[in-house]
Amino acid sequence: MHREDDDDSERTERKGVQPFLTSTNLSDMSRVPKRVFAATQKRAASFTVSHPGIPRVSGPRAVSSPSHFRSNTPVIEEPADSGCDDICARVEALTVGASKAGKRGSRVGRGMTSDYGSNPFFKPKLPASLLRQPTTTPIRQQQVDQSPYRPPSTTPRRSTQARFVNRFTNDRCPDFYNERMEAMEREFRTFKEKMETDVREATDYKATIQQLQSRVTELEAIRARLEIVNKGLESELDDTRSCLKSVKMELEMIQQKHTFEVDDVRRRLRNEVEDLESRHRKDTDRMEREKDEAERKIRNELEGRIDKLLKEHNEELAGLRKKLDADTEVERSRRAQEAQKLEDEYASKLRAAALDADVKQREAQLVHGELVNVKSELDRERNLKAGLQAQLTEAATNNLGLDAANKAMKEKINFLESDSQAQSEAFNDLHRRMQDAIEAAERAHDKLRQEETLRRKLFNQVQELKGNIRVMCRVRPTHEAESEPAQITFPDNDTDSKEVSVLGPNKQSATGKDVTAAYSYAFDRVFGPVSQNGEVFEEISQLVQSALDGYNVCIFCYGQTGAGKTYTMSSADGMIPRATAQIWDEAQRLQEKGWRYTMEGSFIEVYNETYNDLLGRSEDLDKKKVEVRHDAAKKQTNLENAVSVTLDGPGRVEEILETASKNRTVAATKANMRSSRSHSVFILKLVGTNDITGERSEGTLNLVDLAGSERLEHSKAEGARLKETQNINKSLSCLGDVINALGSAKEGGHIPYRNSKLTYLLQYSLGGNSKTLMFVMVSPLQAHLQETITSLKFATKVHNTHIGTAKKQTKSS
Ligand SMILES: Nc1ncnc2c1ncn2[C@@H]1O[C@H](COP(=O)(O)OP(=O)(O)OP(=O)(O)O)[C@@H](O)[C@H]1O
Repeated sequence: MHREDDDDSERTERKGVQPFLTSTNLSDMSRVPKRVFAATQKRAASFTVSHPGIPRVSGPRAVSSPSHFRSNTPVIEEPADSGCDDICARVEALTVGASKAGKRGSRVGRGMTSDYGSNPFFKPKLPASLLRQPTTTPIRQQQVDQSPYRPPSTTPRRSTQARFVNRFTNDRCPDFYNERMEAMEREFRTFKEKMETDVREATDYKATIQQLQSRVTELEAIRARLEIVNKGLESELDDTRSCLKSVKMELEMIQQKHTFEVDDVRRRLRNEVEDLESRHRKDTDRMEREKDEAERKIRNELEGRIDKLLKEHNEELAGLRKKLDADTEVERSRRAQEAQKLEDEYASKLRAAALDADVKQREAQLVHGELVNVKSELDRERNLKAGLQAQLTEAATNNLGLDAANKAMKEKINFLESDSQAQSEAFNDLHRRMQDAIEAAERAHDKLRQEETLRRKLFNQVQELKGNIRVMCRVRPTHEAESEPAQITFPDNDTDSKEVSVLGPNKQSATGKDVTAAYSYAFDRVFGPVSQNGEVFEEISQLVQSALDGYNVCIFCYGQTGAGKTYTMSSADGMIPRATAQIWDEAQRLQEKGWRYTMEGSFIEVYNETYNDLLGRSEDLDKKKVEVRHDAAKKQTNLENAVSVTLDGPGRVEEILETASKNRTVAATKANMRSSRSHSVFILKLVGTNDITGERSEGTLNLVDLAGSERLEHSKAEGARLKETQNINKSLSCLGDVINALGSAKEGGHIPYRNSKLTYLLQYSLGGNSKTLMFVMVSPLQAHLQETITSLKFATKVHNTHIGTAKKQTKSS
């Protein structure tokens, strides 16, 4: 900048000189003979200093001149003037300053930044005093006025004497130079006016410069202040930075410490929960045993007592019966004696009557009439005998009735008189004890109910501590027809197996050696080839239980085709039948605790990004559109145009699986290996209500058999198969994305459920309010090694995801 300014000023200086030269019109002068031009220049040099009041110019002086101008006239030495140099300098400075000012002024005028404005260190070369006093005008006036070339001579010396070429010679100027000098005078006047204008401009410019300088000074002061402030801020910034660094280090230390502590607390809590669980289990068992024992005792006691009472009663009854029989016998003999007596009486009467008849027969003739009377008397007596016999029969009947009444009376008397008090006391005691037993049983039930609630809570706490997404691995056995198994080992097989190690494919190292890397993967549980479905189910049974407790549960089977997904999920003893059987049994058990459950099952297939109903009619497959609707308020998924079967017995699930399998087989004829190329989702909705506590729970169990996970380049698919594979890859990668987003998203963050039909269907069963378990199925064959490693890597990624705490969907009605 400065250099530019310097150059500029230099140039300006040169230019400042230029107007003078231009005004002397060198081009014109070039037309003048050289000799004449030199003389004119000298003349020009001399006229500026010829006025007595103006000091002489002390510039270089020409000493040469053409000799033919020399005359004999004596040379008059013009007086040397000491102020001349000064004046010259002033004029030169004015010229330079004016031209600069003109230039700068014009720049400023055109809206450009002046040099003074931009450069606070700029010092105008022109002295201020010079710029302030425009003294040049009178001087020049005088110069012009006092010019020796003016015709009327005011100075007798000049008017009378011929002009000299210079002061060192006596050469006189010829007269014909006057015209030329006048022209120069005119040019000089023009130049002078220009100079005056320039000087005025320079004055204005100086005022502007002063303003700008003061502004520059102010700005300098501000800049200095700002620099101080800036330095202060920088030092503060440094302090803050160092402070921040130390805080960060402290924070990291605290975080580390906190992580350790949290792990400790978690471990401790887990141990405590496990202790509590086992203690609770023992307590429950003990209480059950005690309850059974108490019930058995009470039952035995009551039975003994009842047996004893019955025995006593039977004995009493036998005594009474014996007594009654004896009494009846006595009464019968008495009655018989009475009847005999009556008969005897009658017989004696009859004999007396016959004697009388004999007497009377003899007297018959005598008393014939008397005989008729006797006959009538006999008839009467016969009637009397019939009457007496009827009376006897009636007496016997009465006797029987009396016997029964007697027996009843005796029983009553016996009951009332003999044991009535003791019996009623025994009954009262029995009743009281029974009431006590019922109350104890009620209390035991209440306690059991509370224990059940506590168990559910503790179990779900354990589940939460274990994390809401769990991953287990299962390696299927090698079939007889298969050869070349891969080298898969289970390092911690003797304990709870949680690790699987796979020997990778052979690779060549940089040095050309054959290298085989071993890959190890850890999961929540690893099942080897010898494991059975029952063993696998044991691990997930508690998760299945959660669905009854009101959670949404999702269990996936992931892996390449033929790795054992369907065997694990839908075979006769697979997870689906076992889970439904457990839910059924548990729902029955919970009935005594007041719970009533309704269970509805659906089976949906996701094939080529469309939903199919596996429980519908096989001819509707790929034709009837199943729609999935979400109720965002209730966080529920509803299926339209899909059959839902009420599970009203444990055998129902077999029917469901059979129908689904039949439909898949029918579909398989349309597109080969349909089951491997589609996802199947068994959905069991469980709604429970508790009449005692007023609780209500809604849970869903989703058991998902995913399509084969082999990659596109491996399947070498084309056409429809290519489309299938693309859809499978898309939906599986969307599932990974959703799990990943659930693991990393903050609450309310976006989860891409809508990116595939599978994740859309499972929207409310994947995520914060649900529990997820993924089985990664592994083929044991060397040929599938690459796919095995890919599957295990995917599963590890899922295993490393932590999804937020699940919430139970329980309502109090
Ligand atoms: N744990 C196991 N024990 C015994 N046999 C098994 C086991 N796992 C799988 N198999 C057998 O391996 C074969 C392939 O299993 P499966 O059909 O379940 O595989 P998949 O992964 O479901 O394949 P796809 O994707 O085609 O449905 C079947 O014959 C099955 O009976």
